[in-house]
Amino acid sequence: MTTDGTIRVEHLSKSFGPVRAVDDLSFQVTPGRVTGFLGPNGAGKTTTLRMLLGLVRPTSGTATIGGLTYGQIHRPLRTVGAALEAASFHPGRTALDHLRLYTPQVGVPDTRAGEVLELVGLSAAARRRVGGFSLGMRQRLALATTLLGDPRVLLLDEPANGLDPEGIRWLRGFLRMLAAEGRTVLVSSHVLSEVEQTVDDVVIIARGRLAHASSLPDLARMARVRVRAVSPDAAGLATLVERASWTRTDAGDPRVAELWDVDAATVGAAAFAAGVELHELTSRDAGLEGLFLQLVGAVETAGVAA
Ligand SMILES: Nc1ncnc2c1ncn2[C@@H]1O[C@H](COP(=O)(O)OP(=O)(O)OP(=O)(O)O)[C@@H](O)[C@H]1O
Repeated sequence: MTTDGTIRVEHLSKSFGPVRAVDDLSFQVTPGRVTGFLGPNGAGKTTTLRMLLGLVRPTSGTATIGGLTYGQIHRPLRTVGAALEAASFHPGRTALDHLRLYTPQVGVPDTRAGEVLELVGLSAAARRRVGGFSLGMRQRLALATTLLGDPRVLLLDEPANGLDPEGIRWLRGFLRMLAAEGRTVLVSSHVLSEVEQTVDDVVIIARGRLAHASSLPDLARMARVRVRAVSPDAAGLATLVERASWTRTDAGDPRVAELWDVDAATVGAAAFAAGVELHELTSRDAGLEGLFLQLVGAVETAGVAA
């Protein structure tokens, strides 16, 4: 049995021939919270989820749930519910029939099918054929399927994809409820804005590498101010930043300091006091989505340089 639903990805890598889909990736996902697993198309999200589910063998590193690999988990379908990519449904089957296909596999009674339909608000459509379902209804049915085993860990690949605003609102409330019950909820998306009102934590990846991991409030704080200071005195600038313990991201040039948690006036005053010459001092609010793109861009640029 797993003792908890903590997901741990440690130095995980996966190469498909020359393509390094996941590259020395490490992060942790905590129970009781909704975590957004974010990155542009091709960043390696699905490959990471597939390694967590034992569907793809890591080239190196580990991906565990409650300290165990998927293959080591006793009755994994009762521990982990996963919906990867667009689920395919037989159009002629009813929602109830679809779920009853899985109940023996998961090891739950047939009555569980009706329960999960009720949970996702599809009871009224239980006996309707899936062929006539809207995309939103299909997403709910996919979610219902992941819940059959009452799992403590949910891995959902792009669950908001194709949902209308009402569907997204519903999904938000539902995922929050599942996390409030103590479950670990990992939701992938290629756009931060789609999940920013849903998630507590974010794990951002690009080119298979970690770009950023923190709580959403910490990310939001980083987005609020970004100060760019340019000085001909790289060493003086570095000392200034170190002394003040400001967060500096690599701008690719030691004469340029990009700082996240300080305003321009404070940097200007400190530089003046320390006698560090500044040639430029600008600040702007990057916004969450802007920051997301910047964090991703920083990894992608580093990849090109490497
Ligand atoms: N089975 C495979 N064989 C070869 N290359 C693969 C395979 N699976 C994934 N890749 C490659 O690995 C990289 C990461 O793909 P992955 O699907 O994990 O990214 P993603 O972040 O989930 O992207 P998306 O949002 O588009 O689904 C891509 O370059 C992809 O082409």
